[in-house]
Amino acid sequence: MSLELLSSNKTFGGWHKQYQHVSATLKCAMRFAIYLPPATADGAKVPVLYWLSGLTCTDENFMQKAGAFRAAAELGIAIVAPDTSPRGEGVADDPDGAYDLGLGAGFYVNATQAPWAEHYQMYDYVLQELPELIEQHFPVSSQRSVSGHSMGGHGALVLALNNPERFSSVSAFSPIANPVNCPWGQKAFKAYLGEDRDTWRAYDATELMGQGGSTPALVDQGEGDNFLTEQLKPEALKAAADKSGYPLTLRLQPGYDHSYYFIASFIDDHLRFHAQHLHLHSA
Ligand SMILES: N[C@@H](CCC(=O)N[C@@H](CS)C(=O)NCC(=O)O)C(=O)O
Repeated sequence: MSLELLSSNKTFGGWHKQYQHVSATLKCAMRFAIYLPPATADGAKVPVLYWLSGLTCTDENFMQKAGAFRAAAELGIAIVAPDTSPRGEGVADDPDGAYDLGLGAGFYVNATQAPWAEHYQMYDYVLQELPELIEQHFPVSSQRSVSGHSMGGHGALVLALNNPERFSSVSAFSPIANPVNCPWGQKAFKAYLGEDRDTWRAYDATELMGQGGSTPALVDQGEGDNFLTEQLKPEALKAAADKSGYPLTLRLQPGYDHSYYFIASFIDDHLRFHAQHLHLHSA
């Protein structure tokens, strides 16, 4: 698997780099960004936090707006940010160009329905192909954690809950916590997975958290978020965790909205949370 370097910038003693590669899973060229902390300059292998972004995003939003580099550099954590959908000529998009389906809105599922199934296999891409690529080409260990925002918060929770052996910890900002019961999730799952709602459940964090588990989870939700009531539903996630005894920490943050201003305010807490679990496991 070959990588093409697109950009490279030194920051906080480490390096932010963007790459392109041809994805066998998604059958198209994909871009991702990686932050390599200063510790990697000495050849040290560091753990990786995978960051999954929300609707309309690319690999760039988090890297440019979250302010995560200082803490990642200090803690010795690499961060990898993939794109949010397959892209390019021949990749299906919503016929009306809607922002919440198709390009920029892959929802981290493996689509089973035409015309999406050909390229929209973001679950397998993020779970398998991308970590394999990262672990083959960069000075990183196989210790992984996952975090994300909104649609990416949903993706992070679902990946970690379904694959506890692959992630030491999971966190999310404003996740779409119960997609089977909100308009964004229902629209996407119907298109990508079809009418049979039984197939949706493996991609619903509330459903999965209700089944129990032990991967430490931290969720931050702004109380001033416009999408809170209709789309995000953290209260459903909390109720499922309480029922199953799942170790979820849900923090409601007064006044914060859905934007990267919110994420930037608490990203250091998330990095420290992951560092604690990553380093415990790799010790
Ligand atoms: N465009 C949509 C919402 C899109 C949106 O809020 N996207 C979030 C993730 S769900 C985001 O991170 N946007 C890009 C950014 O803020 O950099 C709307 O206006 O209703």
